[in-house]
Amino acid sequence: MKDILRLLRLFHPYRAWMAAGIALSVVVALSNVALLALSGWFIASMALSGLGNQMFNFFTPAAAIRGLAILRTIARYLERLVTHDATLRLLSALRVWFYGRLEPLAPAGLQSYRDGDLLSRIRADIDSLDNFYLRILAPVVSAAISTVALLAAMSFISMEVALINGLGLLLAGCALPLMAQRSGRRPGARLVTTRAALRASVTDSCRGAGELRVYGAVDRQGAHIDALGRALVADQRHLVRVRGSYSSLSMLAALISMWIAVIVIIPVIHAGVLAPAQLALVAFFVLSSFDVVASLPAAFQSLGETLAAARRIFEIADAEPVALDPDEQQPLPERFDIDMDALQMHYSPVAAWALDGISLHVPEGDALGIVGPSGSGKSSLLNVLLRFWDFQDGKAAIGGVPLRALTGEQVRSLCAVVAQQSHLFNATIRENLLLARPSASEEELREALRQAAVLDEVMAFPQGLDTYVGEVGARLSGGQARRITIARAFLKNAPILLLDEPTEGLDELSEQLVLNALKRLMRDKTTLVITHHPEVLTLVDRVVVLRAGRIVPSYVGAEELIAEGVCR
Ligand SMILES: Nc1ncnc2c1ncn2[C@@H]1O[C@H](COP(=O)(O)OP(=O)(O)OP(=O)(O)O)[C@@H](O)[C@H]1O
Repeated sequence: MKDILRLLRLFHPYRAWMAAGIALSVVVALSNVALLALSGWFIASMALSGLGNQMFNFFTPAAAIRGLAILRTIARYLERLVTHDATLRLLSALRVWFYGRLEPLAPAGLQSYRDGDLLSRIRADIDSLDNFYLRILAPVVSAAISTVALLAAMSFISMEVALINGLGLLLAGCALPLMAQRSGRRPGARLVTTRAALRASVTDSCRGAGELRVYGAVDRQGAHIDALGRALVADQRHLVRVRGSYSSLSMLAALISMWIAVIVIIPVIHAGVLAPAQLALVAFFVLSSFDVVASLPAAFQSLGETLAAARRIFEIADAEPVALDPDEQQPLPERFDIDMDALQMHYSPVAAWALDGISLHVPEGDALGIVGPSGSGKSSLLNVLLRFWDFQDGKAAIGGVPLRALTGEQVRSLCAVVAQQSHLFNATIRENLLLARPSASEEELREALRQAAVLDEVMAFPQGLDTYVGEVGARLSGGQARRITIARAFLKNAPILLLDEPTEGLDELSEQLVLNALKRLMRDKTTLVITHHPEVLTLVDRVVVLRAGRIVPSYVGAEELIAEGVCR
């Protein structure tokens, strides 16, 4: 119930569209019943007047039937238009809302979710929520309003028939849907999680296709995906079977109600209280009134799937970012020296300190090299500085302003990052560069590429700046991709530069090009460089060595670092 109320609150801005859609579907339902009942009565009256050789004014009912048919058609068209329009507006608003909640959680708050699972939440789970209005809320509210109106109308003709019709509608509109919901709850919820697992596995397998082939694990992974696919199909089949059974039962309830109504009305007609043609009116009225509740078993059955999807979305939407923004943000610092004092940080209360009492000072415009064995806390230091993760004890400041007094967005606006894993989007080189400065002119883009020593190579591509880089820059060489991320940092022109293994994985020639570009990029900037490469250390003013989250106190020369295996 809590989830339903929350969904309703999310849909609140679209209440006018939603109400209009429901009102139109009530018009469709009522005009449909009126059309069929009147048609039944009309045909029966014509037949009876023909048999009895009596005069019958057929103009008025014929015109009414035509009018109702036109009304039903137009209302049905408008209802489809309005309800689908409302649903599409809702879905796009929900997607933007969800992405808005997801983004501040990255990367710390999302590391426990698989990419495919997040994709499934953003796409399939949000899509499932269209059921809530289109297939659940609108049909249920419209059925309730239409049922009251129809029973009130029938009570003017026959109270007994209204009672029978009401009981039948209660069975088909409440009891059967509730039973359908119960049968569909478990497979519906399971379907959502299986669908997400399947998507996550397929994404993983595509990404790791090379490794799967090398290790001969393609068949095993295929069997795993096959098993998930079968489980998904089994649940879908179960749900379709349930839906089919309950809609047949609903039809049966309609037929039985109609026959009971006919049996009840015959003596009334015999007694002359009602005209004989009204038998057809009553029969058609009762039968067609069940159209109003026909979609409810399916609606209630999909409630399980919809609520499971909603819960998965709310789970992420309710998560708090790991590094909280301050209630009142400070103005940006005017200096860009970096200070840390006895800083301690861990990734979870049960984990060991990743940074254990770090104290350092990097004057504005200086470059600090950070070296240390794998797992010594180098990347954690950058994670703290970028406000991706919070620290538990000690102090950290930029230009004298405490890090925690600045929002994550403020801190990141001061930093440019070049890392081994810097992401290139599957877009053009131009679009990847514009990310750093959307207003950059063509000349500024070329200048950034020139500074990053990659302009000639980019211009040699047939599409130049408009060349697609492929998934994570797959169509570029490692060196080209790295220099494009450096060009992006040139464009951002942030006062603080964070470099994480900027030359890792490059051949000698590319490494030299990247080093030259970095030298230009680091000019006048406060820089922290993580590296295992002694050549990169030639760019820095000072080096600190980390070991098990602590700074090794004495200065260590490059030879010692190489001897210790910390540098290569
Ligand atoms: N996102 C994370 N969640 C939990 N623990 C983490 C996370 N990132 C790092 N750690 C842990 O924190 C410690 C320090 O890791 P960190 O990545 O900072 O080391 P590093 O010096 O950068 O290593 P490398 O040179 O291999 O990148 C390690 O014990 C690591 O397992």
